[in-house]
Amino acid sequence: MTRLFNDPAAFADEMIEGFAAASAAWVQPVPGGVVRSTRAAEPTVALVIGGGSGHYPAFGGLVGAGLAHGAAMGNLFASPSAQQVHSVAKTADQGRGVLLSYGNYAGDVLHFDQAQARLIAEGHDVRTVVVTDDIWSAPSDRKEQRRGIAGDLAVFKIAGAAAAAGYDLDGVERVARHANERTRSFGVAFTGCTLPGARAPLFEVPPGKMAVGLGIHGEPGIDVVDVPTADELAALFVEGLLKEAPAGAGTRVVPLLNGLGGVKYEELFVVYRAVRRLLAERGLHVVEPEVGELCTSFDMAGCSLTLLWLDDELERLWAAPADAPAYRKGAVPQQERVDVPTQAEADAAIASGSAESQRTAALVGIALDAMVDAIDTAADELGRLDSIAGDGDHGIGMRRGVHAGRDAAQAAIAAGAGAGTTLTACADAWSDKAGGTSGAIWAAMLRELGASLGDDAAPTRTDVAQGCSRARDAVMAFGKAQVGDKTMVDAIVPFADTLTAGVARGDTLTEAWSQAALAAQTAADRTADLAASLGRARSHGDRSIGTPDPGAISFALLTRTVEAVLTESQEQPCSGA
Ligand SMILES: Nc1ncnc2c1ncn2[C@@H]1O[C@H](COP(=O)(O)OP(=O)(O)O)[C@@H](O)[C@H]1O
Ligand SMILES: O=C(COP(=O)(O)O)[C@@H](O)CO
Repeated sequence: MTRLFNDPAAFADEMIEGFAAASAAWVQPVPGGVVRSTRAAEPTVALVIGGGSGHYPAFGGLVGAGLAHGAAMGNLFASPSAQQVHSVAKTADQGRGVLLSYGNYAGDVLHFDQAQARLIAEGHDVRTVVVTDDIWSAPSDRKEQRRGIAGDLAVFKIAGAAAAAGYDLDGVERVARHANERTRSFGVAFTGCTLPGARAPLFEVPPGKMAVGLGIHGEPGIDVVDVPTADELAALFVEGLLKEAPAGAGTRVVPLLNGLGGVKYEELFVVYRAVRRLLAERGLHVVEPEVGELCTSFDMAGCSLTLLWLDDELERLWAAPADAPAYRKGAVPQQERVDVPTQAEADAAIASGSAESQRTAALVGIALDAMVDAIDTAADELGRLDSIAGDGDHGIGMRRGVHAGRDAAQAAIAAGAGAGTTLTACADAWSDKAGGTSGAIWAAMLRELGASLGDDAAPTRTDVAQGCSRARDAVMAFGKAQVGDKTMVDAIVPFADTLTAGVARGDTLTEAWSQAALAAQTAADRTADLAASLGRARSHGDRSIGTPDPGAISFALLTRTVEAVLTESQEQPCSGA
């Protein structure tokens, strides 16, 4: 149970504020996360890490000399937004390039990739290495699909040490990739975890049982067994990981025995005692192990064992000194304290729209108010749906996104924006505050709709239909989901197609939209019959059958909400053909 919080929606922001205040010797807050408050004598490649909150010391606790230069810190169990990653990486870059590194989750990949593209367009040299250490999250012939868990630390430590040693960006990327290839983790859990303010745990492990291979957000593993003794657990870990040993990996290994939040250090030491003995019996030599909390999952009782197989270069980098709020080793060279300018990105000037476009923008504002009310009402249910096959944060993410989007849109409308600029402002704020997969997807849709409506002429119903078709195409190109994968796309495609067909037939926008919203709802409901194959729910396989996809359900809800606004509108909206 997470007991101490104020407003649950503000938990991540308040946590980050407190963390930065308590860790000022190492980090300073910047928009989107934290960067180092110290600087080495010479500029180096910058290592920027990140992920959702709820996993401390991942990720902010690993920012400091010899480790990361910055961390983008997202909402609870939700990836940071592209804006957050961009802000942190831009601030951290010392002119020698940036390596982005994070655990392999759908939302993180979408947002980090967007940030990387933007940074490259601005002239930064940026590479990415995703961490894929969790052996139970995909079979060995699809290693690239595996999740990142406590092995994050192994990869970050190697990359950070290489940067500190003066490697160029090619070199830092190379060793980080090499470390990831030689890192394997195996996790177990005895209980679920409860997000702040939630009435029930995100998932449960039956009393007296242990979930084997369960991920750090409750993603299912491979088995549920009786809780073993500490020695039996150590044997399970060691045998499981050694079966997955990288080819030609040698005999020198770093074990990381990680507590996931609700297991005592003392219990971990009892397990470690047997881990060490078993590794020695298998002819492996242990190098500088770690036992403790390295990547947690709120109050989840569980632990994981990671093995990093060393070669000479990796061993030298693993042994190098580091000094971060939650990870210290050896003595780092004296660092200069710096005060990084932390100005938020300047708000883009709002261009005035034509009077006709401003009228459409006002209608967009009314629709967004209604969308806020709809999501506020549905948030708990969306969270419940997401907790069956996902990480339970869909309601939280949608609330953060739609509130921020509405507020930004209202500010744009007050500044005289047309419909296009209003929707773009909404998209940027939605993605920034929500993070996660749905934040990236909703932002992509709103941007495309805004581009179709523009700021000049009064948008026609064809403009709206084209905007929705562009949104559909953008989401499918960006997230790579097809109809039938059990995602929002299952509702977006019939919505956009039905709207386009209705408008082409000569229906009014309201008539065509009503048909389209009905098609979206029907398709969203039917996702209950499917097994998820993409996004976080992918790893839940058949467990998602019987429950509709939360993103499809929230999409359908919002299209029905807009339908009500169009129906109640005094004049026929977008009446031109
Ligand atoms: N590749 C994808 N394309 C489109 N939608 C996706 C994709 N992957 C996941 N989704 C949608 O995102 C929803 C989850 O949103 P959110 O709760 O923000 O995700 P997460 O916390 O998993 O990042 C899913 O229910 C699904 O509808
Ligand atoms: O949950 C996390 C991010 O993944 P999403 O795909 O956005 O849910 C996070 O905790 C790990 O970065």
